[in-house]
Amino acid sequence: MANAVVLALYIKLCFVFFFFFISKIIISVLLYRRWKRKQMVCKDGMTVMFRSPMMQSLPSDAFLKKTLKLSNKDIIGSGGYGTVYRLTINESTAFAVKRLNKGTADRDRGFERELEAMGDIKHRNIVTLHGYYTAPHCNLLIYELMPNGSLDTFLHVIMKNVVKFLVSLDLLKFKKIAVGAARGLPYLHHDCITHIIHRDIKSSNILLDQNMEARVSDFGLATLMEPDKTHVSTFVAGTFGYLAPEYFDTGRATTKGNVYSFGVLLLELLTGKKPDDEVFIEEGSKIVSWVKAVVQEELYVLDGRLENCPDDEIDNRPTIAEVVKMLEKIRSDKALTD
Ligand SMILES: Nc1ncnc2c1ncn2[C@@H]1O[C@H](COP(=O)(O)OP(=O)(O)OP(=O)(O)O)[C@@H](O)[C@H]1O
Repeated sequence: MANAVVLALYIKLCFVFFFFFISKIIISVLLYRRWKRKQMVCKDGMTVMFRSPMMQSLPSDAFLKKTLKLSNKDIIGSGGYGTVYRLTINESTAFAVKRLNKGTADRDRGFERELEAMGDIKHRNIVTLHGYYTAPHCNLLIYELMPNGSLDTFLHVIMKNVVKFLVSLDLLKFKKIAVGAARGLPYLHHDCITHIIHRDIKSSNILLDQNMEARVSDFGLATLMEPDKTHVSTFVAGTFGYLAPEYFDTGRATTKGNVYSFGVLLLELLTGKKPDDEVFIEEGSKIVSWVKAVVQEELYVLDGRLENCPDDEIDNRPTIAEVVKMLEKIRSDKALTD
């Protein structure tokens, strides 16, 4: 009798181990096939490189080979729409490649928007798009690489532990970053013949070059607007905490909506707090009202109408060209007293 129980237990254990190993093997095969598919899906595509002396000097097949070999170890960031890789060509040349998986109309539209908006843009405060690659299952956007990453990482990771946040940032980089980020926008709003409304101005979309000069990036939500129009009616998209109230309520995208987002970005720079910081969520407030109520003294840096960038009333907000002028004035006034 005892032997039969032991035998039954033994058989049960054998089954358990058998199924355990079989399931491990099946999972490994599935994972391997998924990984292999990921490696393959970007093949059979077409590369388009925009004309620039830098790009013309690169052999395109070598470039493509390196692009197709990008793997997880090359990842430098990721967002809701894709993954960004560092593509190193040689010791002196590297790019940032954003991979957008196809599949949803939303993602495909983001790729088209990015090309429509960025194809012709050349401005020192806007990240340059060098080209793109399109294949049946994925799209790649090839940008200039920004060695100092995003403003979001700079503020909330690198500067996080600096005790006197504003003082340190003021001394270090505040004015330069704020002026640089602002300067790209009048070009989009007024100088481009079909005006461009970015719709997603936020700290992770401001990148920092080797000299800590700020550049606007990520045109996946950008909307084109004819010069004789005042707004474009669109679906509401963007990032919580940065959206202008009238845009959120009506879906009307305007250049002043970007000014609101830029105003929120300025407050983020001044306070070191993200618009979705738990302090605001706990208190049921927003960064805009919180700054006004709690840290009045921080506002000394904001001159005159600059304080009105994130005003709830659209007509009270300055234009982005006025914002640039005010920031440049602060920069030069302060430079005299530094
Ligand atoms: N040209 C670039 N050079 C260096 N780093 C970059 C570049 N473009 C993007 N990155 C990095 O990749 C991260 C992800 O960028 P991405 O635009 O995909 O997403 P996001 O803006 O952070 O989020 P979402 O797209 O969801 O709004 C950025 O935050 C930045 O750190």
